[in-house]
Amino acid sequence: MTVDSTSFIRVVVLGARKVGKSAVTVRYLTKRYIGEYSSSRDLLYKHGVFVDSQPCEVEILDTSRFQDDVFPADKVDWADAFIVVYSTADRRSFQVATDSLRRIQHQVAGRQVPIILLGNKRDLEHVRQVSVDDGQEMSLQFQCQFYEVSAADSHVGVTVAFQSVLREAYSLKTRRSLPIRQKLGSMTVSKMIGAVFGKAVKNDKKKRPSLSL
Ligand SMILES: Nc1nc2c(ncn2[C@@H]2O[C@H](COP(=O)(O)OP(=O)(O)OP(=O)(O)O)[C@@H](O)[C@H]2O)c(=O)[nH]1
Repeated sequence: MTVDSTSFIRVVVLGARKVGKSAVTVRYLTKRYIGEYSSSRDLLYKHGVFVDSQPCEVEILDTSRFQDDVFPADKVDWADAFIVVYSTADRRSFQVATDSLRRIQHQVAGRQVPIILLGNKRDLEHVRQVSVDDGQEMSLQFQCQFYEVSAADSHVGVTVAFQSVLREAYSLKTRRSLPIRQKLGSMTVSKMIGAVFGKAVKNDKKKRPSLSL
């Protein structure tokens, strides 16, 4: 598979300890669920995939043993996209995810990066500590996508979430690589839309795609 430079996509998977970062990553890559992972270090996976019919090389960094109070700041500049995982059965992991979203946005300082907030372990409904509304509200606040999944139950939701962040990252990279005239052209179109539908939309918090699978 031959790819150009816009088709390299780097994704960092991060979150509190034991939320299922490895489980969702391996689920996406192999479609399998493996209950226990013994790795105690970050793992980098390389993966060839088609995004919008274009061949892409994807690197996924599964940050392991991420200490709840240590944010992997050195990975932020490396990444084209982020998957911030929490467990729906662990309120504290949601707070860690919120803190991570804040830190990512602070560090990227205006650079547009796709982020997915991923609530894992939704199969543990009887011990749920974070509601769907909590997740959705947080994703609205940080203007990111939101999915609730169970790596244990199904590969479908996990796959949809990964594909979605890859598609957004690919689309952003493609737009950045366009000649300036084409970029200005697209701005003119959005200005026209703004003129037709009114300027009120400017400060609206748009609801991003979200899904429970
Ligand atoms: N019930 C349930 N358990 C899960 C799910 N995903 C992962 N687990 C379990 O949660 C535990 C932690 O999963 P890991 O994938 O190792 O979590 P991690 O975030 O990579 O862990 P560290 O890197 O050590 O922080 C394991 O016992 C998994 O079997 C899920 O969707 N449902």
